[in-house]
Amino acid sequence: MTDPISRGLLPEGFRDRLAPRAAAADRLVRTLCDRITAHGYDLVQPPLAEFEDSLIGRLSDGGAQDLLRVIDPVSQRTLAIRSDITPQAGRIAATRLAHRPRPLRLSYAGPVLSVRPPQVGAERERMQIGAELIGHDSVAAAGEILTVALEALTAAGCADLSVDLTLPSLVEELAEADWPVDNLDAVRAALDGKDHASLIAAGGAAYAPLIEAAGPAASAIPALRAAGMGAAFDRRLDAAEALTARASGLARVTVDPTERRGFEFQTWLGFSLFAGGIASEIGRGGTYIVRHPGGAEEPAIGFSLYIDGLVQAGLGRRKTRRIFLPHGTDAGVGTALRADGWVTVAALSGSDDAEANACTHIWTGEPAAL
Ligand SMILES: N[C@@H](Cc1c[nH]c[nH+]1)C(=O)O
Repeated sequence: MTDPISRGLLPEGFRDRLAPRAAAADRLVRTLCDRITAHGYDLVQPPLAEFEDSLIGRLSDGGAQDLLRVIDPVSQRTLAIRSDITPQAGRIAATRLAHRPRPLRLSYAGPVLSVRPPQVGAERERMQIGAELIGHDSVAAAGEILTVALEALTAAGCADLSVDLTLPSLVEELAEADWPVDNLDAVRAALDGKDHASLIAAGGAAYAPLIEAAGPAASAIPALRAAGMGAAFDRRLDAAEALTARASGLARVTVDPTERRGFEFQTWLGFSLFAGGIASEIGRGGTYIVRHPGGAEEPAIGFSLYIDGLVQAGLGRRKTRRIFLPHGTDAGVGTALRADGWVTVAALSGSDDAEANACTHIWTGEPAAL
């Protein structure tokens, strides 16, 4: 029996992407990037690995556990492979581009790697494409970010888009203001589990409408308003309403004000993106804080998209016309065909054939379909 290495086995959560999916993935990345940069988001390319401390300082605790680390023989220090490009964009904004006027619009595309798969069955290496708007986290900024994400996904072929809005810091804000609770952790845990009985037991009955009202924005927002939870809460609902209006025509919107799983570093707003025919989440985003070296803090908002679900759903594929050029065909023929959008495969010898090269056509003095 051959050993796993000679059989070419890969570690769990890693894979090769072959034709035609590799080409589809490449096309999707280009389409998404083009749409994002067309809105003024300049592309940046941070490195795959950084000093561990530098990455950890910008991630939530949960994010830090997710980093794959290696010892660098050159610097003799621990490096970590990025699990998210957003903190790297934040670092760039707070250091090398700190002098640039705000808002600063940055975009990126590259692989990220996490120790544990982010969702059951997901790969550990994923391609992340995103945009970050640094300097603002207003409703206007959120509206722009949401629109850019939805437009890019539509251009990539996604249909039936939906957005789940959440308010990650809402419960803390309410508890600090008008709705104090004795045991905030217990209330948070009950809300995370959408567990009504535990919520009451934890003394958080006032928070029950946050679970009960979750659902499509058109019904959830009026139901949450009717709960009368104060001016600060109503301002958040105004924001959710404005974002729902902004997204209308591009996506369906649902509101789940207490959902915070996966939104460990986001502040007042978080959102998840879904598309018809793709079971898993295809992107997420929200508002957050960028920390500057001197201790200053700057608001920001952004989104990240993950293309694996799109590739699996068959998006990004293009039918290619692939023509076989028999041995001895003049080189100029191939040049002219490629200029005309054909993919050409030139025979290396007289024994090569069109079928083994998966060609759709053969050159017989003109393209002939096979
Ligand atoms: N990078 C975050 C989403 C995000 C982008 N900007 C703000 N939040 C994620 O992938 O979970």
